[in-house]
Amino acid sequence: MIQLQNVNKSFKGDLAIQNLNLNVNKGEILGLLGANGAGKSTTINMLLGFLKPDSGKVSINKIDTTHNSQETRKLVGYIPENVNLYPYLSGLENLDYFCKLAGLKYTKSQLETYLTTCGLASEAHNKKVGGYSKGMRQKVGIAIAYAKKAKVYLLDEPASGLDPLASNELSILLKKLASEGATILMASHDIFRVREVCNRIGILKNGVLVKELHSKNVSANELETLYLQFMQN
Ligand SMILES: Nc1ncnc2c1ncn2[C@@H]1O[C@H](COP(=O)(O)OP(=O)(O)OP(=O)(O)O)[C@@H](O)[C@H]1O
Repeated sequence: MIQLQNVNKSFKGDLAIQNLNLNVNKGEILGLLGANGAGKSTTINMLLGFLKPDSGKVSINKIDTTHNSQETRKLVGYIPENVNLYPYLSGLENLDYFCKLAGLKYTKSQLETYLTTCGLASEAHNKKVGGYSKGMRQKVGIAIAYAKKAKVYLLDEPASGLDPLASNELSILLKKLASEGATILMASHDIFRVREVCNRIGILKNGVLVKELHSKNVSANELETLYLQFMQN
């Protein structure tokens, strides 16, 4: 579903991504680990069609994101670290607004079901988003993607700044989406959360994918040791 083939990207002559090959299949969650500046956001921005690769191919559902970004964006739900919502509108009103922008009209009860499915407690549905926690805003962000029937979820540092309970709820939600057939790529610094939620893990260093592994084949301690080794060498 997500495919990067021999992708290179540089900024003013500095290579940010080097010969990156990556696949994420339907129902899979891939975690991209890497230090600051490793190229995680650049990868996501190419998948969103906001950045064009210098060479190679980036595609979603076999559609090139460089030349058909409007088409591929319809398949994608993008959840940035801080989900931007209208603070003076409630969670329900935000969801309604973003769905309408996408040409989707749902009944109040359908909207409530989307929010509840994405873990937002019903008492919060009609409260203004300005008073929401980061985790609650994230749930609304995911509900927007879910209501838009996103096939692919791209998450940039989703667990950063969440308390353990909110982070655990996020893991459960992502696993549920994947079990329903969503394809998920999440960029993160959180080794333990990535191992817990993702099927596969890729380690990026200076734009190079230095390691790819299956979570089930590595313990949390082994992953940490491996990650630190790569970062130090
Ligand atoms: N718009 C840009 N203009 C110039 N350089 C950029 C731009 N975007 C990214 N870079 C550079 O590309 C490299 C990869 O950055 P990127 O933001 O993808 O890393 P990251 O892994 O997401 O880091 P972080 O964990 O800090 O978010 C870095 O060297 C960064 O300075």
